[in-house]
Amino acid sequence: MELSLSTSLHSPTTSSFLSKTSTPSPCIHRQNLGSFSTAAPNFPSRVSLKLKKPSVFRHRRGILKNQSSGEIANDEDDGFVLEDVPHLTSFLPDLPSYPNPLKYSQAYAIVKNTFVSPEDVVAQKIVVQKGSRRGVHFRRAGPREKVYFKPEKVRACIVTCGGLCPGINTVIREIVCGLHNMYGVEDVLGIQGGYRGFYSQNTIKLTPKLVNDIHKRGGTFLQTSRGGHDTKKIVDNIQDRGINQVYIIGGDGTHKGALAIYQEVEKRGLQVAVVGIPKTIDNDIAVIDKSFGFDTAVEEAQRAINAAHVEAECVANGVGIVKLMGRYSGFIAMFATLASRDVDCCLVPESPFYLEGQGGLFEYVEQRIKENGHALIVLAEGAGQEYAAQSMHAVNGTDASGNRLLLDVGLWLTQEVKDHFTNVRKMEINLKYIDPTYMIRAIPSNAYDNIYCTLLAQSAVHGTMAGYTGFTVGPVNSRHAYIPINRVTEATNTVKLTDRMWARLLASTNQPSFLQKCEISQERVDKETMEVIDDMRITSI
Ligand SMILES: Nc1ncnc2c1ncn2[C@@H]1O[C@H](COP(=O)(O)OP(=O)(O)O)[C@@H](O)[C@H]1O
Ligand SMILES: O=P(O)(O)OC[C@H]1O[C@](O)(COP(=O)(O)O)[C@@H](O)[C@@H]1O
Ligand SMILES: [Mg+2]
Repeated sequence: MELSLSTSLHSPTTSSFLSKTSTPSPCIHRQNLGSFSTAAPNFPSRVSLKLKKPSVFRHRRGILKNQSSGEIANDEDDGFVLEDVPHLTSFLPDLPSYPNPLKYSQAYAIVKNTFVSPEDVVAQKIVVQKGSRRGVHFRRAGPREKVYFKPEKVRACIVTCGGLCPGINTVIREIVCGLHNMYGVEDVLGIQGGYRGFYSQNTIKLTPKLVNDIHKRGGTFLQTSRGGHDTKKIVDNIQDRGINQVYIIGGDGTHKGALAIYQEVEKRGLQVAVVGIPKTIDNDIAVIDKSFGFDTAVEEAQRAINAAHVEAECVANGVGIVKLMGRYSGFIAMFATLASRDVDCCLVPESPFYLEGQGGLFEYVEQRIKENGHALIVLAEGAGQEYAAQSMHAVNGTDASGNRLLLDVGLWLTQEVKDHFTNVRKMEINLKYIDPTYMIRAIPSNAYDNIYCTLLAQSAVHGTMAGYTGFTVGPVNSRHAYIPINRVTEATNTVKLTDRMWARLLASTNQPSFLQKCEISQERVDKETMEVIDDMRITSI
């Protein structure tokens, strides 16, 4: 990835990140370059970056490339890159700041470091080699010494979009309570029914009392929806209602919408902080370690897998098939399989498979029945879609958000297995198909996810109060960070067949790798290799 960078420093602040300043460059094209500036403490008051990949905002210590001369000033070139998030002062430079009320909080009175140092960053890669470049970093999440909102002037709103996921209610609760308890913010509105709720429904006033118990319930207290994202109408409503902090809980689609809202807010020059809290049961959000609710879902999936195992074990030639969620990524199926140890075969969207012939699924299931008396298959809903489409009536539609509608591969596989053993192998099998897909996401979050959701909500609250905007929150190598939204919309997280985790799964189930016939497409290998190379480049620029 080629990267050119220009800096224009208004004030001579001392920055330990950018140790060398360059002459202000005239060629800064804000609107189409995705450039931004930040006035966060200890950073230059204005740093604009021009990138080949437009929407990544990076500060680099060491190499500063002057766009007009092409000259490279090389100083302390240790390859440090900060992928920063926007700050309200980048488009509202005169915004006043105030001392953080946490300073006077009894709860934080004896905390050693109440406030996160502006120089604290979180490394994207923690496995490094001696002498390797420092690589990409994100701002560390947490309370800042100064806030850019007076608590009594804050009017926040919360909206939940996309599919359900355990823990959404905990995030809602903790945003309301965090704003109230830590910052004394009392005006919090609930937008009902997803993005369209901004312009088609009434809001509800959210108080700590109202949300006190909601973390014990599944679903979302605010209701959700797909589709209905109309940036202009949403921002008109934000403006009309006098909202100045927008908390958006949702997945990749929701974050694309959040980015559009942030960009429109900036265009209009509004003092409105926009933050996303990543939600998806599929765990397919890039950069962050894991999405909330995933742990709960994997745990709940055990109940379905155990039931299928018991059913299969207790009859002659028992076969169990369990379908789990996972549209484009098979993390739930993979982790549920690894946790269970009873599963004989796990099928995920990332790994093609085939049924007939040597090395195929039928042969393996028959072998397991003969060896063990039964066989258990777990499959992600997105697995084998193209394969199933060959014999099923294809659904060529999308949902209201534009997500592709899937064929029911669970039903398809059940039928195929039955037909094969009954008609081809003339073998009697006892097959039970369990589809717990919605059951694993419509439950309250477990203890681990509850705590995780609390941290996410508090990180979001601290970030918006500190004036950051256009960002999302999440743990990167276990430390919570502020991540530019585009980082979670540009790529999705998928199971890497070339990673050791997938090898662990294959080793634990002993299933065929299906490599004989459906070799992993060259395209996939190329893509995964490119990702690795890209990572190495980022580390080495
Ligand atoms: N490219 C996009 N631009 C703006 N809004 C989007 C975009 N994609 C999806 N959305 C909106 O985000 C919301 C949730 O998206 P969806 O894909 O259903 O769920 P998720 O956020 O969980 O991926 C919907 O209201 C949808 O209209
Ligand atoms: O039936 P629905 O509500 O569209 O949800 C189904 C989809 O929602 C998910 O659980 C999660 O999707 P999102 O992350 O986009 O919300 C997928 O695994 C699944 O395909
Ligand atoms: Mg999605």
